[in-house]
Amino acid sequence: MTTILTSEQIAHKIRRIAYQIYEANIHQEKIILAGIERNGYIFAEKLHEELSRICPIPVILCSVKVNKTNVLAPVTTSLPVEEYTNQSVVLVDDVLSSGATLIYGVKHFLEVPLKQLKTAVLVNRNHKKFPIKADFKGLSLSTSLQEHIEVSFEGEPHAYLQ
Ligand SMILES: O=P(O)(O)OC[C@H]1O[C@H](OP(=O)(O)OP(=O)(O)O)[C@H](O)[C@@H]1O
Repeated sequence: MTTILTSEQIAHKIRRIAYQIYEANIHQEKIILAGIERNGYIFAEKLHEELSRICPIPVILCSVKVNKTNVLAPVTTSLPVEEYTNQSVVLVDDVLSSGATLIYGVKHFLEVPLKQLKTAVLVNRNHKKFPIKADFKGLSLSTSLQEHIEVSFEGEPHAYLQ
């Protein structure tokens, strides 16, 4: 098991991504921060905390459920659709690997008109099978397919490769 991000590095990435999100939304009235369950939502909570400190624009947290074993199953969100229609949305996950989870999450949000849709991930891998990229990323990493990346936000947050 190799640590790829320490808790201090994760805190730094969160701060940087929060500033990038703020900058990309500077003219928006509201930001919807939609985190994919489970770890993507925890990451979104941490971005929300940081954004609340630096950004005067209201930031609304939303949790998103994508069925990762059956991406065609309906995606659900904690916010009713009217709350994010015509808004600026940032879809957040912890790891981007094949891209399946993120692209099906994006697909869900594209079913209504939006002002803007951006994506953010903490760790970006190099095994994409879908045409999706993250607009904001903490760490980009070349890994072999056999390697697995895990992010843990419990206790001292860290990301590791095994
Ligand atoms: O780009 P993809 O290939 O779709 O992979 C990315 C997804 O994989 C991980 O979830 P995991 O499958 O480990 O499930 P988890 O929600 O139990 O962490 C991670 O949290 C992402 O959501």
